[in-house]
Amino acid sequence: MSTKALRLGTRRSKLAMAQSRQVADAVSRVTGRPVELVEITTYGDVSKEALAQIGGTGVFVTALREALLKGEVDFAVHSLKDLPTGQPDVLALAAIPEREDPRDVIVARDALKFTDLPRGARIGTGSPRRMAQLNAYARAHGLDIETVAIRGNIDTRVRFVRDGELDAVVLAAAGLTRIGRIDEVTDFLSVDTVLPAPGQGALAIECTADNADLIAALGELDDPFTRVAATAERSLLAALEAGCSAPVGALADLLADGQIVKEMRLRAVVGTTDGSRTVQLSTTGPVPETYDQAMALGRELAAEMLAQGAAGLMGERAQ
Ligand SMILES: NCc1[nH]cc(CCC(=O)O)c1CC(=O)O
Repeated sequence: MSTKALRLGTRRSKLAMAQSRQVADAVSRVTGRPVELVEITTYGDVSKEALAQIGGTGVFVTALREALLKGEVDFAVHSLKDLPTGQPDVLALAAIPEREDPRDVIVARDALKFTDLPRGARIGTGSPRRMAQLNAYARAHGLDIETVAIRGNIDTRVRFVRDGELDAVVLAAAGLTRIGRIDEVTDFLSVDTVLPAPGQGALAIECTADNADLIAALGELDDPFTRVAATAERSLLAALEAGCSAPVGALADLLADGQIVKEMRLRAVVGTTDGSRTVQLSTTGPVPETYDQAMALGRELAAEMLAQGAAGLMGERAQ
């Protein structure tokens, strides 16, 4: 294979740059080729609107894909949770590397834990999924919290707490780890309380579908279990006809008996942002042996959720 530098298209945010650099190093290792970063501005980075109101999916992704299709870059790295379901034929998801901690976390003032927040505490998040689950938990456990819609990059969101405007903000553990700020977390939210976004904590490495050599090379970074789990989670999301800003949480994980992996469990939740109504279901079965089986698992759980009224709950996300 050529020894020419590979061009990696990346957004300019601190998180995107951090994860692109990490993947660039890994790709250099497996291909023996240098990787250069090419910065690209996306609509999701410049818009001041609330993310949920931009509508459509994939605001962070489209400009990178355009650069791939124009041949301006050779591959791109996305946060898998920001990647719309329904892979375009012209693009290949060449690798889904091993996932980081998928949990959501709280960064709160005074080192507070979520359940120790005082009455009337204001928690910032722009995510209807996080609002729905935090409010549902608060209702069930008599916590008096107010979720406040915010957006902005990780630094901006943490600053709301540092400046005293909010008592806490909710973020993904993976993002904080990647930018080196995981030590600022005051509470890791159990996935029994808040299920992450489908694919949260995982990255997606994409290139054009016609580049077989590159697909094979990038494929060395793929983690088959992360891909199976994410495939089930994303298939559920697609079957619910929901996007990355919908109030849908999902997580597939392995159930092991000692060292022996026995089964895969897929858990999912849909809810109104005020937490007054949720549909939460789980299914456990043999670890899928093919991606088609993983997709079927996601579709089946989605069908059960729809039968229990999930669609009606997602419709209320605009409020
Ligand atoms: N919503 C934006 C976004 N997209 C990916 C991550 C980082 C976590 C990940 O890669 O899954 C974040 C930040 C966050 O949710 O706190």
